[in-house]
Amino acid sequence: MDAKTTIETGRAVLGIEFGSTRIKAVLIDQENKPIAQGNHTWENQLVDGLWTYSIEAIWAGLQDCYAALRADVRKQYNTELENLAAIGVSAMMHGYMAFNKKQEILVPFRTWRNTNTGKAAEELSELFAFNIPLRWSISHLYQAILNGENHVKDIDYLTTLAGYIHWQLTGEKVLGIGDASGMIPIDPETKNYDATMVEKFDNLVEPKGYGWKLNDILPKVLVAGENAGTLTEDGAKRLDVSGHLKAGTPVCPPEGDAGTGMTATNAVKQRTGNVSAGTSSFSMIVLEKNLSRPYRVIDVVTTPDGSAVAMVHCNNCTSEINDWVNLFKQFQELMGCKVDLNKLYTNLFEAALNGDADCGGLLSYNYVSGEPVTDMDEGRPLFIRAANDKFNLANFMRSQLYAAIAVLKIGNDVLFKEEKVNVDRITGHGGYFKTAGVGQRFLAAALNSPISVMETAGEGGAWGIALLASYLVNKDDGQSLPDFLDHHVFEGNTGVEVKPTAEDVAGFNKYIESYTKGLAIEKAAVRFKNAN
Ligand SMILES: Nc1ncnc2c1ncn2[C@@H]1O[C@H](COP(=O)(O)OP(=O)(O)O)[C@@H](O)[C@H]1O
Ligand SMILES: O=C(CO)[C@@H](O)[C@@H](O)COP(=O)(O)O
Repeated sequence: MDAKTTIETGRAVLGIEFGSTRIKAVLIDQENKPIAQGNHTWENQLVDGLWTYSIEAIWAGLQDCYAALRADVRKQYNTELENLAAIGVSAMMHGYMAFNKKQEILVPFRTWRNTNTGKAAEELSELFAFNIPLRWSISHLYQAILNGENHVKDIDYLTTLAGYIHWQLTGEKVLGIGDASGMIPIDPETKNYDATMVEKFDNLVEPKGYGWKLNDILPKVLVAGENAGTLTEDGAKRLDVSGHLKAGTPVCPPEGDAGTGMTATNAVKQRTGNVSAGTSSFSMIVLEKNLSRPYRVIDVVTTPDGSAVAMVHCNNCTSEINDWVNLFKQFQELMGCKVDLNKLYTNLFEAALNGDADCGGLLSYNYVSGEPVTDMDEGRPLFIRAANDKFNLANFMRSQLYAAIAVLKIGNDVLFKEEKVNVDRITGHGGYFKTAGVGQRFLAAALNSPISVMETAGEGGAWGIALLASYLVNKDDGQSLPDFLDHHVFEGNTGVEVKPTAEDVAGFNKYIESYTKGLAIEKAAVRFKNAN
């Protein structure tokens, strides 16, 4: 069946992902191949010291992204998008979206990027004997309690960004298990929030006398393929302001971008892994057995079907590269050149390939915000060199690209060297891999492991949630998610693999040695340079 007929007979499936810098929508056909897309660019704001996106920006962004998808459908197929087979919503995970009974947000959305929750995360990690990262929803909630914030008593519902959008589109207060595992830990047996930890938390805050218990305010946990409600009339109008989209479409459990990344790289089975590298970077390896102990640098989350995953998460990845690219753009404008931003990114990324394997001694820290893995509460982006280092564009770009994945390497060394985790295949996706053969080669050097990249590398997440929506309606009876992905989606396609070279590995290790020593310089920068 051609794409136009697929759309006109209501068989297309829609996936929407709220990334940190872009909201992406992708329409797929019955073979799970993308047939149309739309996107919207946005940015987080630092308001009163906390990273946020406003409710207005969330809806304006979603509607603009959907409108761009609709325009693409009209342009490519000269038809209107009215009926869909399934929809899925995914978003950046964690953070804090707390609502009162009137469905009003109580404080601005606190995103995953905030590092103000150190005390809460530390106390909860000890209480639960489980690593609770700063960005998880439970850390945000407990920090608000520790701060004595007045709004806490009024919380009626606490969810993530994906959970919020899903709720507004369907009326259902539910969450996919992967996204839920970034709110509070999941018990792999019950596939629900860990009951012992929930009870410990309720006991901890009992003296405060709030009128709620944790289970009353959290979304219901669902695994991939479970019924999560349908698009309401009101939801359809909020998504498609032109009014063409019809209500009634099943919407799959909303997921986090970790789960959609795993899905889009066929990495939901044990011994498979993937690395997402965009605004933030995070590696995710599906575990064969539990870790021997909790580690502060390893977060345990789940796949969309509930298997345990070890994640190393770094707050900072490409934002600092973007700032430098913007500087080069300004230089081009100054010289009267016409700027093609895509070409500028591609050429600068490719220039890095001509640099020395150790970046000629140059050193960069991309800490736009704090970085928990290396113990930085705040960050100051830095570029450091000695007079005799090999200072040229190739080494400069290479040092920026190494810096973007340096913390990821430090965290993964713990996972592979101390826990001796086994993995057969690691697939990269996200903007860092957009320029073919560059980010991929550097990550292979950093992890000293072959890295695969698929064609969909730049748009993986939106496609991943579209696949989860497709699984909801197109799976065979009783078919598992890994089986559906193997047989209906990937059919043996594992992308293009790049192996690390000995020279690159040695160069990256030398860079990391100097990076680790230089963390004292970064600490001093935080101490002596005001952040405003
Ligand atoms: N040719 C390119 N054009 C635009 N961005 C690029 C390009 N190549 C790499 N990038 C990087 O991709 C990043 C966005 O990656 P993405 O995975 O979409 O991020 P997120 O999901 O966090 O919004 C940008 O910040 C930029 O640094
Ligand atoms: O925190 C997580 C995953 O644990 C992400 O949702 C968060 O880093 C945002 O990811 P992006 O940088 O937008 O891809």
